[in-house]
Amino acid sequence: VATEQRFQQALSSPLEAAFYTAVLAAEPSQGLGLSIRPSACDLQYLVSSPQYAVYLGTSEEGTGVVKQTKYCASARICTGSFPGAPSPQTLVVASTVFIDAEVPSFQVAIQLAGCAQTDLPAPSVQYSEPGLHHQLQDAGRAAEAAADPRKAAQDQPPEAYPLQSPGSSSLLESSQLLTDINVWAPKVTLTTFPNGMRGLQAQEGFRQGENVMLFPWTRVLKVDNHQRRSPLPHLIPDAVWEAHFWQQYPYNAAVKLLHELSLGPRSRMHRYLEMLPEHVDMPWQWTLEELSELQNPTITAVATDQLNKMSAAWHVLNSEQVSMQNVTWPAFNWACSIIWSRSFGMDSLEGLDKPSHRLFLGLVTAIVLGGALLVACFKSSYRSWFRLLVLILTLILAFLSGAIQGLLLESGTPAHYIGLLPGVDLFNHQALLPQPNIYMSSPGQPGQWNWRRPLDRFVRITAATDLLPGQEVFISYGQKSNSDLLGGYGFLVPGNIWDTYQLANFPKQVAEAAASGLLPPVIAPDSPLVQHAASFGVPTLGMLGVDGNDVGRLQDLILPLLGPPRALEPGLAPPEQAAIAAWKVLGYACSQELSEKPTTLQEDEAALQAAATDIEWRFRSY
Ligand SMILES: C[S@@+](CC[C@H](N)C(=O)[O-])C[C@H]1O[C@@H](n2cnc3c(N)ncnc32)[C@H](O)[C@@H]1O
Repeated sequence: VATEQRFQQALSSPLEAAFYTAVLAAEPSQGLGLSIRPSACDLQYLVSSPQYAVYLGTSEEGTGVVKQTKYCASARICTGSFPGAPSPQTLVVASTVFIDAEVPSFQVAIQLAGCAQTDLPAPSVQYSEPGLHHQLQDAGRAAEAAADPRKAAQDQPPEAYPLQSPGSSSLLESSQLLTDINVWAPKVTLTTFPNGMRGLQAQEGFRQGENVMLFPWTRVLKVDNHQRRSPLPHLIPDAVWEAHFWQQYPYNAAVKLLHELSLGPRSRMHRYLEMLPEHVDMPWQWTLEELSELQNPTITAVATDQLNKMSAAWHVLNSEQVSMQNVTWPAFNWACSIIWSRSFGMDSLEGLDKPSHRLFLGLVTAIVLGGALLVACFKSSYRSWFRLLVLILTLILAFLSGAIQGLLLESGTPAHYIGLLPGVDLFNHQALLPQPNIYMSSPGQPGQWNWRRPLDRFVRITAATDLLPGQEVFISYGQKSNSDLLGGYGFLVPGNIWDTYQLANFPKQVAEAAASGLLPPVIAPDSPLVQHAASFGVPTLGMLGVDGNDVGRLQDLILPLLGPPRALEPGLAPPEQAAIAAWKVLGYACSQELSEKPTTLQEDEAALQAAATDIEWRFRSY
């Protein structure tokens, strides 16, 4: 309300020229374009978006290039001016942050002052190009940093949340490290392999089923997704945690990591924190140009979304409600990329979930207690001090039994954690073989951890096959495509057997194929395949071929659409005809997808060769 009032006051001050107030419908992760076309004028602007920061920019007619940008932090009214422009330009407004789907709109009022032209047309609101939005954000941030020296100073690693942990550069590998961080793994060491990648190496052979590593789960740095209350209430109040961080991966765990880092040598994880990589090459840190070189809209969309959400979380961390000072943008970036690239999701059952376990423990407690009491009361031949001792012991046991009962009451409460498992996060990902050479805590699936408190004290990593001395020991991060690996961990694996590509434009491609008469002749040209394609979902192609379910579904779709019997190839049953047609439709979609790419594979490879030294650092991986 306060912001609203200030805003109204500002707007009611005498103005020389027209001003416009627009209530803009905000789409999650979208930029907004305000089509006002002032020519040769100064723009003054006032922006009120109580929750969200916005950037304003001008884009020159026709070029789509953002020229001037100004940043306006959330909950503030900003003023400034854009220099006069020789030609008409579009004013672009972009929200810098992810706008929650629950927020239908936010207010942006723009006052145009000093314009030569007073009868400016009413603004029409349209969504700007996502690319423009990205550009605007980049330029806005740069302008923001340049305009505000305090901001530039803030970008230096502050004392409270140091970016570079002491000693990290000298600690690339160490045979001692796993012992130092309290992980039991006597037969593996941290090594940098000839390909430049740091990982775990077997020093001795392993037999199938042998334990490779035992991780004491008390050493985990975790956040419980079921817990709405703040894990750091003195820094982040419960209400703020619940509204902005609860279940918000990776920001919730990133905050815990930054806090742990701020403890310095007092942290029980100090040695581990020292060896974390200083940089993880996550795509949301790339420029728009770099992203577009990938020619992969999925990655661009993921990177944009991640950046927007991170920006929103960072704004909250720097708001007055939070007492974690000096969380700079680089520090928060770093913490998020560490969580993204190294954390695990873990399911745990607190207490004992099986009734038989509970019954067994209950019986043991009853027998021990009952036996002790019997001895104390009926063996009158014992001396009184002995009887007293037995009674005290019985009371202690009763107390322990209460604790056990407490645990039993907790039984079966599921918890889902995300967290860092120091040491376990040193295993690299195996994506060239269908099976990793080790398993994580059985019976968990690769990438999935299940354990049961208090029965399992350790997370176990066991050899799935015999391992030879000298071999790198991998786990599997899951059956992830290169897009998923790049978006989620900042690396990809050439030859990844789980790699897939999504034909996101499938309906459009089928429609184009139909319009140009390219559909297989067995499908009638006027068949409703095009309409059906729109509801089909996104077909996936992969290193292992086309997703069998997609082909099956496409085949089922095509079967009733087949043309008259004479169009069918003789000797083939309709289901076979439908199967052939399904493959042909997919073939058309694939070739059209490729033809829409701005460069060929050969050109991409040539560009890669040419840039070899410039991008060499990207291949050095921690
Ligand atoms: C959980 S950590 C693994 C340990 C890491 N190599 C280290 O030394 O700290 C995940 C990071 O390791 C690297 N990585 C893991 N598996 C990889 C692979 N198969 N190829 C390339 N880099 C990989 C990536 O940088 C990824 O972000």
